[in-house]
Amino acid sequence: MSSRYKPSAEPCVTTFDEFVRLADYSLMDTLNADPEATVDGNDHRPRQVFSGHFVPVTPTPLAEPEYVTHSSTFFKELGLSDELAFNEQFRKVFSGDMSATGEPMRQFGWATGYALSIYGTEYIQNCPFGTGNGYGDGRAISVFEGIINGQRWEMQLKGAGLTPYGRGADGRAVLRSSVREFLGQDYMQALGTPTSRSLTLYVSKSETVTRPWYSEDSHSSDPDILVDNPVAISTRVAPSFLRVGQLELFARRVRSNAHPRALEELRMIVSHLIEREYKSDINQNLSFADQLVELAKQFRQRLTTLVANWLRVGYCQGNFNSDNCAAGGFTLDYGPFGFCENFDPWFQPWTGGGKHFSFFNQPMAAEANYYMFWKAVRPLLAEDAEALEQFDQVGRGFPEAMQKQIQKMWAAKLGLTEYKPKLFEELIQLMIDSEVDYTIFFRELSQIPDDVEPLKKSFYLKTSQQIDEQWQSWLLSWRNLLINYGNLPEISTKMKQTNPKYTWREWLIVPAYQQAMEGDYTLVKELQEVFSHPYDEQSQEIEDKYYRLKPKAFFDAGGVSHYSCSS
Ligand SMILES: Nc1ncnc2c1ncn2[C@@H]1O[C@H](COP(=O)(O)OP(=O)(O)OP(=O)(O)O)[C@@H](O)[C@H]1O
Ligand SMILES: [Mg+2]
Repeated sequence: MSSRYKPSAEPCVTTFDEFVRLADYSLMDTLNADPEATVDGNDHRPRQVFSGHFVPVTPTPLAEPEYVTHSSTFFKELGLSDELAFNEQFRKVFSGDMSATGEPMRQFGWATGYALSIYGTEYIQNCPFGTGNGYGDGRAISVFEGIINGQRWEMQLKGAGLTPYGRGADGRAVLRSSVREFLGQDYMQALGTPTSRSLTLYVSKSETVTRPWYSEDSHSSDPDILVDNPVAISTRVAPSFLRVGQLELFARRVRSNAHPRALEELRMIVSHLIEREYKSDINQNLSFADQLVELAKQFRQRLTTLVANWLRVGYCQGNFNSDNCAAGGFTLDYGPFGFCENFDPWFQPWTGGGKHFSFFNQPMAAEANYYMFWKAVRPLLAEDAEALEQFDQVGRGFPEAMQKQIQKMWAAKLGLTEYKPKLFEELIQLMIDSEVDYTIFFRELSQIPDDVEPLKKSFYLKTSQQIDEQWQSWLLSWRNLLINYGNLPEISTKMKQTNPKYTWREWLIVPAYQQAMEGDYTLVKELQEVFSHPYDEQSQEIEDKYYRLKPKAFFDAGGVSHYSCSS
């Protein structure tokens, strides 16, 4: 997304009325609303939604909302002035009260249904009705679609109260998870990894919900206490929030002949996906079948690049199901995510995520999600054998395309123009043997040292003389390759643009959300600032605080090293 969108230079929207006038629902209106929906969006009880692409629903306003923060960077890109975040009507809308809006913006939002596949296996038990018709946005409600600086954006509140897809939960998000999502999303953008974007964050001064969590110094795997948390609404923004799981829902209905318009609704949602996410990359003059072949290629390209970027920056999504996989190919759902500190290829902060969603397994998880996408779109090609064959071929090529992107990424991390398998495998083994800090290691390596000593700053283990010798010989082979490529200072500069200096360290995030729960947002703002320039050298004070190995006390700490619940 970042590369396709040209940000604005000057803020031009300063009043709420100007903002409202940017609303444009012309694309959403080409889709089908649930025919059983209420006209006023008063639709907050769990129920089955049998057809249609969205359900109009009003958010539930936060009681006594207070401003926590907004993304100044993104406001600037959108051409919104910072004042707007403090505007009374704007604050109302983005804390869930749509009564303040006026035409062309509507006074209700919308939620969408989707299906779930975990690692390529279809699930329906997660729907309380056992049919799949009650699963979807249980607490996310979109409130705005409009064109800003030539780009269509959708704005979605998370934690905005119940929808028909609430499944017996409360529709809320707590401040802890909202701070994490807001900061994580902004940070990913600054890392140059495609992502949904953070807009605003508001908290309730009086409403709380109870969630299982970890007591202080707990080393338990599962939460051991119940905690009252303030509820919050964060707003995220993307060209669309279409997920692979959404396409699957409509394809499942086609397969089971759920209703007479099922195939047409599938066609509509896929063509909507092209319009919303791939318009600039797919020639609209092609036949629909050929557009689908292009869609398969483009999505493959985006998804493989995305996952290669995740590996580059040490990110583990944690729960990369098809319903957490944006069909536009960007990062979505900052729930049980984490960033790898002490290097472990199978790093996984979410206790429910298992090995299959772990750090180095993400390419496999992506392949499973891509397969579900492929399977969902395929029925639309039934009548064009030639296009179907091409479409299938693109699908079969996923593992190879993924591998290419990953190799390109590892080469770039090492300052090489070409992937060297033996060199890479030896490096990974040494990284494991020395238990390196993923970020500090690659950043120190970017200085292109000729000796292992400076790298030791990133080691969690004290290494033996034998390991040190292996490092020396590895460094020698690597440096010889680099010298053949050219100028070391130039390579070093490039490596520093690939290997960030500042990473997400959960033990430095915890104090920020804890402080925020007391009404003090200083640390949230400080993190926003640090995370907005992750590749830059920052002040000595920031370096001393944030460019640090994880302290021993936080290894295996519940809520820091691992978490079972993210909401
Ligand atoms: N507190 C809640 N109330 C209602 N529904 C919820 C709640 N928490 C999660 N859900 C729903 O359960 C499903 C799975 O949850 P998951 O944690 O993947 O999503 P999420 O973090 O809410 O959302 P998203 O994928 O929109 O970022 C989602 O459809 C979500 O809307
Ligand atoms: Mg989700």
